[in-house]
Amino acid sequence: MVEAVTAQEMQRFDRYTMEEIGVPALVLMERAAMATIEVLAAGTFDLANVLVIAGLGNNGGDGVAIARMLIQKGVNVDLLILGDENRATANTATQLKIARGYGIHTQNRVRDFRNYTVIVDALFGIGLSKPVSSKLGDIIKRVNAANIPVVSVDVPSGLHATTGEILGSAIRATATVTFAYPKQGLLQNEGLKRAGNIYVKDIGIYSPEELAEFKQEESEN
Ligand SMILES: NC(=O)C1=CN([C@@H]2O[C@H](COP(=O)(O)OP(=O)(O)OC[C@H]3O[C@@H](n4cnc5c(N)ncnc54)[C@H](O)[C@@H]3O)[C@@H](O)[C@H]2O)[C@H](O)CC1
Ligand SMILES: [K+]
Repeated sequence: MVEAVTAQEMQRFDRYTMEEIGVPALVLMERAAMATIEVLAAGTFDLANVLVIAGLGNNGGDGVAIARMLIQKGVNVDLLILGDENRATANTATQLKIARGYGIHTQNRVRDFRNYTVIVDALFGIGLSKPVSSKLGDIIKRVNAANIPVVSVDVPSGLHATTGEILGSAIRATATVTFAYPKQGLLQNEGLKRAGNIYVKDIGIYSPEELAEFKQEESEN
């Protein structure tokens, strides 16, 4: 099993991949979305009626890309955006622009989460740093109470990606699709009970150590 990383380590690897190697963040988002869809479409989940819950950070951007790609595959998807879009990160704003450019509609509320066959949780990822607001906490509680299978993107929302502690309220996931490396928060404390089945997906982000090994092997070829 690959070494689990902290949120800070993951953010450092993300930055190195984007700034030193030159992979644009949007490309990483597209790869994250495709990796999540691989798990969603592998047969365990019923995709008859999908809800994607997207926040305003880059985790939400992953969710918007997932919704767009599923819709373009003919899947029935509702895309719920939580929060004031003016506060969205640049990448998530771009994902929303792209989705709308393809004619995809978004919504800001859901009457009953039990109407769906699977819920994709892209509210918060490794950037969650403070307790979620009571409004978002209530929505997380309603999602958990609906007892619908939930696939969390990178980290179950509300869970601290390093400590595995609950920051106010946290999603109980059926499965978590986490990128590059397992996050320490998925393997300890509440993370153990809330991450569900963990799928670690390669999206082209590697630690400096792994990169050094790869370069070493390349130089020997
Ligand atoms: N960075 C990359 O190269 C990639 C990131 N991916 C995905 O992005 C998330 C990490 O995104 P980030 O923007 O850092 O934050 P999050 O989306 O995890 O959410 C936090 C977000 O919300 C703000 N925030 C923090 N605490 C709260 C709170 N309690 N209430 C409201 N808002 C809060 C914070 O400022 C952030 O903006 C990572 O998990 C991946 O899913 C790509 O997938 C891959 C490349
Ligand atoms: K999430």
